Amino acid sequence: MNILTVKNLTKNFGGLCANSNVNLEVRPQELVGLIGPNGAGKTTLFNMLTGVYEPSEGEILFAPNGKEIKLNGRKPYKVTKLGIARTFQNIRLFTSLSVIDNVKIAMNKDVKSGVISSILRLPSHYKEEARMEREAMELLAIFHLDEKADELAGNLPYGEQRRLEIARALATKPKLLFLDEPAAGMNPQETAELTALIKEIKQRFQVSIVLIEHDMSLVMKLCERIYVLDYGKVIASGLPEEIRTNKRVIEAYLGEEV
Ligand SMILES: Nc1ncnc2c1ncn2[C@@H]1O[C@H](COP(=O)(O)OP(=O)(O)OP(=O)(O)O)[C@@H](O)[C@H]1O
Repeated sequence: MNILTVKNLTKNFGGLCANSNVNLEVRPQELVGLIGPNGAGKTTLFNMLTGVYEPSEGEILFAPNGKEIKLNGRKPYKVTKLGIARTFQNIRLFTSLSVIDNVKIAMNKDVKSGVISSILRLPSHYKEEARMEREAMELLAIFHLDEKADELAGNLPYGEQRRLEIARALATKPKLLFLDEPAAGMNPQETAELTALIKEIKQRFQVSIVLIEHDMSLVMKLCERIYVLDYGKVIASGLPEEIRTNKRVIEAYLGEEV
């Protein structure tokens, strides 16, 4: 069974159709790429899949535990609770909080001790704090950010902020992760490191990943399947090799074979 099934998804903004009859499938632990020219509707699609926008038409079915749940109309925090996390094209960290606090805040959906135990400082509160601290440090170590745990997130170099965003998304323990242009603004060395890191994340966390990316070296190296959007419609889908040589995709987006 697919972890995500999108059927005929459409989003209209007034007279503008940002997504039109999009069909898309993601299998468990699959790494899927979503590419296309600027304004093709990629981020709008992510916004519908994560509850930011309500679809005008169509269906979003998510099956985190082998049973399909319809996501249409659910608020973003509910979608997160069900097991979907994302990063944004423009980094959205709490820049005046420490690196580790950024991760711990994201873990909050998972907190087991209640408000009362926290206010009364009961032992369960401290136990919970220690667990979160330990898990957050483990996560930061994977992203090579553990030595910067106490620095302000806003003081990290750009590439590290992007990595922290992914760590934060993973802190919610998702089954499905959406990455919106994770390599944007990175140099080739950082992009190569990120490519390896995304591969490792998929293995280690057994998570399905859908990523929007303009860096074709990353997309072609990493993605198992690719969907191509143009003017809000899926114009092609398939294996990287098929997409790379697809005439329509070359015309609409790639320009020349990559
Ligand atoms: N909230 C909104 N209100 C009106 N129009 C919108 C809104 N959000 C997106 N659009 C429009 O929908 C279309 C698709 O935009 P979208 O941001 O999804 O494209 P994209 O493929 O993610 O582009 P990019 O690669 O530049 O990020 C664009 O024409 C955009 O102007």
